[in-house]
Amino acid sequence: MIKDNARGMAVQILTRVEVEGAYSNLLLHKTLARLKDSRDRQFVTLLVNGTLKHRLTLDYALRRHLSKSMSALPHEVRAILRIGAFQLLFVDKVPPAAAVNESVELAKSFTKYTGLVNVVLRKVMEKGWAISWPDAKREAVRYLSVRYSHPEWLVQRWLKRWGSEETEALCRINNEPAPIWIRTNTLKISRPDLAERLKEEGITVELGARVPESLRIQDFGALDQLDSFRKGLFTVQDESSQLVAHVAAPQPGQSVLDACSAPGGKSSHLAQIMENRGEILAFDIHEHKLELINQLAHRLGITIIDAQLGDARNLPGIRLESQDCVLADVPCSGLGVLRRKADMRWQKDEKDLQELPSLQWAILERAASCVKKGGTLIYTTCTIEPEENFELVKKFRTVHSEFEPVDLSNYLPFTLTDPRDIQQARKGMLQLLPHRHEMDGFFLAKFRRIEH
Ligand SMILES: C[S@@+](CC[C@H](N)C(=O)[O-])C[C@H]1O[C@@H](n2cnc3c(N)ncnc32)[C@H](O)[C@@H]1O
Repeated sequence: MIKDNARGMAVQILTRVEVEGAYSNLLLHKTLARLKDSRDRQFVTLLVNGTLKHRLTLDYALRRHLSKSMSALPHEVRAILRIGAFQLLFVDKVPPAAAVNESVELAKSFTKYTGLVNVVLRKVMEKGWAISWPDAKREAVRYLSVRYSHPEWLVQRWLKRWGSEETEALCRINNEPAPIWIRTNTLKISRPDLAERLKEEGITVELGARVPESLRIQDFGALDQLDSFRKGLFTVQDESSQLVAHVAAPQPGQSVLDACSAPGGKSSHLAQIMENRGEILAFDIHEHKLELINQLAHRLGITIIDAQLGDARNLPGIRLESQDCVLADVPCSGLGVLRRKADMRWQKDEKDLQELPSLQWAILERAASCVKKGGTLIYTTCTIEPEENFELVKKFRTVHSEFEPVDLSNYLPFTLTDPRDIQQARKGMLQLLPHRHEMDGFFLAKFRRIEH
């Protein structure tokens, strides 16, 4: 039996993820509920997410010192080695000797492998990053893939599009911890007042420079335990997502339709901008997610959101050309937010990029049909892949001459400086990239239905 301490729990989770294909976030959630000490909870989270994210790099480093393949080892031993190597290569606060000794302790349940774990991890400790890597120039794909733990197919795409320097910058930022942003609920409090409240609650706060409601927070525990959270003074939302409601810019009293709305982040921001006056029809295809929208609206004191079950490809009951503003925040590959989700990079493949655009197209077409003359249509994703973004929007423009692009520069709450962005924004589009814009990877497009 593996020990029931923080490291042992992480080994158990990683083993189940590998053997059963279990969801790491669900297992983590269950495990954390058993732990009283917040430091233990943080350590288990760090070990599980870090080991999942850096798996390819860890396996590459471990293989330099193993005489047999990783697949020849029991799953638990693999997990012990990976967690040990993760601490040695990526975690400064764990003394290296402790990382090795604790791993050997865990391996005592697998007597045959205790010696191997000891020898291999001591070598990782000794050599660290000074091992032979694939040549960065001649084998660029393989180098970036193993050095930054990204699947080769993804690296290959990005290299073709952006070249090695930018691809490396993107891979690097995908491995860094993501900043946590919150959005002020301006229906209840101003941003400076919220910042003061949060400071009183012991949180480090910094005002966002790009979005008028945004705040970056650090050094916090469970957010949902805070009085300011319970009172609905803010919600968690990345800055890039906070741009959407500003770009949509609905007026109080208007009719808005959010075609793919759960858990309600953008709907609730639209409601704030509309001063909680008008109507927002918030559709989602998953019934259980409607409750999340209702809970969020209730906490934030929003009364104009009507959450409805429905497929955005049909939007049952919605008349043609009936809405002032329609948002299609479509399901996507999520490749712009890899830094936020530890194992997402391993769950996606190129097939997703072939299949998703037809769903996104069907949603965009139906969403567009609901926009009234003079009304606006917004299309957004949290991905950085052209098939789901530029290409889809380009096709939309060729098929739908009744929509004109709207210059995003007039709506974004900050000034674009990169000439490439300014040019795209004029055509009604913007691709945000984590390594260029220091925001989550995100795509926005805005159109207006021509009046005549
Ligand atoms: C990107 S998320 C939306 C996030 C949301 N707009 C927010 O800001 O909180 C996409 C959502 O689309 C929903 N979805 C997926 N397929 C759908 C479909 N065919 N019709 C409607 N909703 C769909 C998913 O359940 C998911 O909640």
